[in-house]
Amino acid sequence: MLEIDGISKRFGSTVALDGMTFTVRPGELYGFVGANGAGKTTTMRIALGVLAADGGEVRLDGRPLDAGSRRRIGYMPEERGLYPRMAVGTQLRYLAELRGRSAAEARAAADRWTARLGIAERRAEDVQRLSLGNQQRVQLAAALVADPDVLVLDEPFSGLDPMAVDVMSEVLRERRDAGAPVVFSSHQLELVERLCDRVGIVRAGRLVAEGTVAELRAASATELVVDAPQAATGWADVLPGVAAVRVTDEGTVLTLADASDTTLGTVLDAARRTGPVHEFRRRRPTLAEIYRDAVADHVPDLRRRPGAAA
Ligand SMILES: Nc1ncnc2c1ncn2[C@@H]1O[C@H](COP(=O)(O)OP(=O)(O)OP(=O)(O)O)[C@@H](O)[C@H]1O
Repeated sequence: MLEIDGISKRFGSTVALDGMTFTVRPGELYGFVGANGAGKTTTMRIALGVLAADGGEVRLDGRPLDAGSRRRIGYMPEERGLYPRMAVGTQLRYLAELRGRSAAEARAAADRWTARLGIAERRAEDVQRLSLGNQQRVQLAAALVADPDVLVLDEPFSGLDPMAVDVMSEVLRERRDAGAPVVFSSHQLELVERLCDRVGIVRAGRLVAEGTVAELRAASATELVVDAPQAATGWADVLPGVAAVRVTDEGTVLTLADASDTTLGTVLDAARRTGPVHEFRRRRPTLAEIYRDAVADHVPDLRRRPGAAA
């Protein structure tokens, strides 16, 4: 289990982390999402000891991280850290040996991971000659080659083609299924939604929402989609229990102040009074929508203005 507990970090007057706290459990794939500059990379670098925190603690299996336990973590840094002029296979063997593997183990692991990640035929090539996506596969192989207990990956999916996304997803799931805590940052929220067991949303150096996607959905306001083709504009604007109304491609979307049976009944009755009702359903917000709500500052949200088009 990897615990990030109350980490703070400043760079001059910039507060990069402000009490960052979350836990990645064994056998859990944890998605770490947030705007540019929110503090994801800084958190990961501190977790790996590349950077010192001003306060707080990182623990692995209940014990503060030290040089020894850091070797149990496979890390994929955002600024990819490979030696450009070293051959892929040599580099992977070197990294495995650096982490205590024998020459034979290192060779076997380098061969296994390059094959698994579809870069076996590149083993003899210098890293700098590979395409960016293939360099990224080597970077993942570098994180995995010493068979780490934990994986910490900074934007592992950025720049990958769809096939490589599939391979990367499969490998992360495998490690999760083998019981490893796996955390990765990403701006690809659909991917995070599909892949992750839990998601942490970070804003300005702290976690502002966390949970499974289902939990995050349950915590967000209930929305209803109503398609009542004969309804006049504004038909739902003043209904009790309705906080906001917007018109989208899906129909009229109502954000409810409460999702009680009374409110649902009131809305349905009002819709029926306008004529036929072709659709009446709850709308599940996507992770991208939950994310936007969580990171939105306290500025007026135009999407939520009654009658505003989406
Ligand atoms: N070495 C540094 N010197 C000064 N400021 C830094 C340094 N590293 C990070 N910061 C600042 O700390 C804050 C957090 O940056 P960080 O790179 O952790 O964000 P991030 O969430 O990873 O962003 P992105 O999604 O763009 O990768 C930002 O304001 C950034 O400018």
